[in-house]
Amino acid sequence: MRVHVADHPLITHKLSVLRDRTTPSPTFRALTEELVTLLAYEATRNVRVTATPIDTPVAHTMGVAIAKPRPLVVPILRAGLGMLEGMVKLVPTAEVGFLGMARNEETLEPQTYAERLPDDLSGRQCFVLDPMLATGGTLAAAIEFLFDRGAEEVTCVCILGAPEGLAAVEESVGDRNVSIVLGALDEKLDENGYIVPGLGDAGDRLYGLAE
Ligand SMILES: O=P(O)(O)OC[C@H]1O[C@H](OP(=O)(O)OP(=O)(O)O)[C@H](O)[C@@H]1O
Ligand SMILES: O=c1cc[nH]c(=O)[nH]1
Ligand SMILES: [Mg+2]
Repeated sequence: MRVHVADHPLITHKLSVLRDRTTPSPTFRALTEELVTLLAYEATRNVRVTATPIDTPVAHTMGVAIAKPRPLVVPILRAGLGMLEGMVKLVPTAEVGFLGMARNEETLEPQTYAERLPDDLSGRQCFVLDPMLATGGTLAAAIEFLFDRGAEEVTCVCILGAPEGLAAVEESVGDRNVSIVLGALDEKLDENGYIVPGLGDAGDRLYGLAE
């Protein structure tokens, strides 16, 4: 499994505002979208393209176009939805599928409550969006789901990760073709499975259920 942790002052700056408990939902949503666009630049580095002829006003030349089958972007509801616009801005021709997953706050086990994905993902490059990689249970289950449907390659874009979760995902995916792009790798998980220092509950902060 390949892991890329962003190292850019603009990303760190935006993350600092996102972490701040006083940042209100509208700002949190806007920053999430901006951060995803910056992370998506790295996540799509190996997106498949095909050569295509083009005529500029001056000459005939060769360019590239996103290859078929089109990439599939999969936000994990609810918090991953806050990352969708930022991602499709960069890859507007991508197809979008949805996975609804919620972590049981007692057991920390993920439960899948919704799924709207193509039945056959053979040969597809998939991009999973979820802001938080905590215990890794949710992301590991989502990756498993996509490979079971035939996906060829899965790249996950997360805003924050914990070392424990990253190790769990790595063990779960084995030698399959998986990449993780993170805005930052935080210190640890607390006793409730929250990322430390983290940013709290991403879904609540995006959608206004925080205090
Ligand atoms: O790595 P894990 O320990 O599995 O935790 C991470 C998951 O928890 C959060 O979602 P949550 O279950 O809170 O659902 P929500 O997006 O509806 O808030 C987050 O968006 C991840 O999906
Ligand atoms: O820190 C965490 C862990 C799981 N889910 C969140 O939203 N935040
Ligand atoms: Mg949540």
